[in-house]
Amino acid sequence: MSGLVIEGLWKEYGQQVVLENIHLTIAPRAFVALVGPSGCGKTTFLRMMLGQERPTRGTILIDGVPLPPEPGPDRGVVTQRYSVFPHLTVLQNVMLGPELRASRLSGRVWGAARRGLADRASALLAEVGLAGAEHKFPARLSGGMQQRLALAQALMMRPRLLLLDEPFGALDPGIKVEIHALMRRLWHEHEMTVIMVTHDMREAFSLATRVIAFDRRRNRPEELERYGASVTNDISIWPPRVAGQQTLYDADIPPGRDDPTLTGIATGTTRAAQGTRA
Ligand SMILES: Nc1ncnc2c1ncn2[C@@H]1O[C@H](COP(=O)(O)OP(=O)(O)OP(=O)(O)O)[C@@H](O)[C@H]1O
Repeated sequence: MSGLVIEGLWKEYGQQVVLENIHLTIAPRAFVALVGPSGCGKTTFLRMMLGQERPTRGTILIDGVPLPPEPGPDRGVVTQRYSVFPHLTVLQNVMLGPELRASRLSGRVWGAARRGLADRASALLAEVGLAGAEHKFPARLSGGMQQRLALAQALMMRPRLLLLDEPFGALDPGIKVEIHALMRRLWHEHEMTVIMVTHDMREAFSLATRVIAFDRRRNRPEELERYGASVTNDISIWPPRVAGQQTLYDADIPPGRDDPTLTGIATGTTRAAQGTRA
């Protein structure tokens, strides 16, 4: 479970300013959906939270402590593709993280410790709906099942912060509804804060406690490199969703519903709110 405080965060690549002066306070157990046009820096932001990229300026505090500069087991990640290892079985994929961690300290995991790990991995696989698939290879799983596996793999490390980069972007709409229900349950049941990048507004509004939009305030061609994106919308979902307290309101938005808020965010026409809410 982790609260984040992001202060004066900038990211530049050479002459190109990607993110500009981001200030955010994210409450422990929040589920933040991060939206914005292609190329505005959403993945770059996630990579900084993960420790794969360093900010050019600014600070990121996790539970009041500066974020370690390298990826660690307290932060899990699931991407749209390639989150799982194709040459390992489903069970081996889920056991790999803790095994690698243990092997760095004490050699391979054997005996009772290994059985304990296998039991925990199997329980997690059952939780994500993959009981019975333990000995299959990922290539034999559907796209939805592979993403369930990727979630189990990330959760096995008991992350305080789970970072999702368009994890369900490649899935069919019917499969998405099922995996959204799973994602919602996992968020309720595991003590973690979630930040999810998505292009799907319905997904953002049906899962998140808060939807944050990044965009550039200056978009003329000659300004593209000089100014980065910052927070342009910050919307807390109402009525609030509370981790651990599932309600009827948590049900999925039925496909096809036209909600003016969704199109407003996509086109940047909703009222901008300032960004330090829970
Ligand atoms: N390692 C890098 N070196 C140089 N430029 C980079 C690097 N990583 C990202 N960028 C640039 O930073 C900008 C933001 O990229 P990023 O992938 O974060 O955007 P995004 O909002 O996630 O886009 P999309 O929605 O299309 O995935 C892009 O212009 C990209 O070319």
